[in-house]
Amino acid sequence: MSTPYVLELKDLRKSFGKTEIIRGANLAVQAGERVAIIGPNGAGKSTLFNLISGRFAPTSGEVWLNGQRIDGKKPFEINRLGLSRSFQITNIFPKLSVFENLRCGVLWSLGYKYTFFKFLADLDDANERAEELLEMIRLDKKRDTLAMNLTYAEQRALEIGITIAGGANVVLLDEPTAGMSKSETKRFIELIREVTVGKTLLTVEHDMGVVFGLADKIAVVVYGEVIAYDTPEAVRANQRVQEAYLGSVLAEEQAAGAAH
Ligand SMILES: Nc1ncnc2c1ncn2[C@@H]1O[C@H](COP(=O)(O)OP(=O)(O)OP(=O)(O)O)[C@@H](O)[C@H]1O
Repeated sequence: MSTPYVLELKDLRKSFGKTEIIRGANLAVQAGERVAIIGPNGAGKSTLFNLISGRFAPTSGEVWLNGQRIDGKKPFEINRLGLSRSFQITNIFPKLSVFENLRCGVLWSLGYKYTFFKFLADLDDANERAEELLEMIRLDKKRDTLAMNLTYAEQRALEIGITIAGGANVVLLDEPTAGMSKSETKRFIELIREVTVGKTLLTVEHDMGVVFGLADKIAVVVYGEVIAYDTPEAVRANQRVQEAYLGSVLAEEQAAGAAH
């Protein structure tokens, strides 16, 4: 049966060998929601991302994207159906300029192969889209800078530009602000908000500042299950979440804050 949600996980399970890591996860995400997936180390957050993006096939259960069942499909097929996952920085081409990296992202999403590189200059539509992305990620002044010469935060912005290049309506970002300073993080949250307007966003995130700054909804994953999926306020107040995870995390953050 189809689903009214943009993304839905139904009784999703994944075992590695004899160990069940994802134990019947359910999640129903509506169009345009910004969702942060949080939970203790080893709870299965990355595995969930890998199941959604097609890196792993589930052992059982279903994943629905834009009304189609995608569990078991290949990552590139899922990408074509409207889901894009942030590539890690290693997938940026260091010796290409910012603009060329974005143009590769656009062309990749159109189904071109990099071997046709010499024809790229003729492809006006890809060029236009790449220029548009350049402004969106605020790197227009770095248009012709080689990616390897960007700052770390700029590289992460480029990575997001490449991720959204194809116009996917569902975007998965893995710890988008990891490794950034406080002020960079603040600016970056703004940037993510801007470039994902009208899209559905899922992030895996450890930094509670980012979670509460960015998310409309929080999915709490504990021991391979989504134990709560609600607004930040409701999740904060949820007794089960407090006991299983958030109580200790917030206490730690408060203690760290008091120590500074
Ligand atoms: N390919 C794999 N083969 C075997 N076990 C795996 C594999 N991938 C993940 N696991 C195990 O699954 C469990 C969940 O890992 P996962 O990385 O999904 O957790 P996480 O919630 O993202 O953790 P963290 O917050 O520490 O990144 C861990 O015990 C991990 O060792």
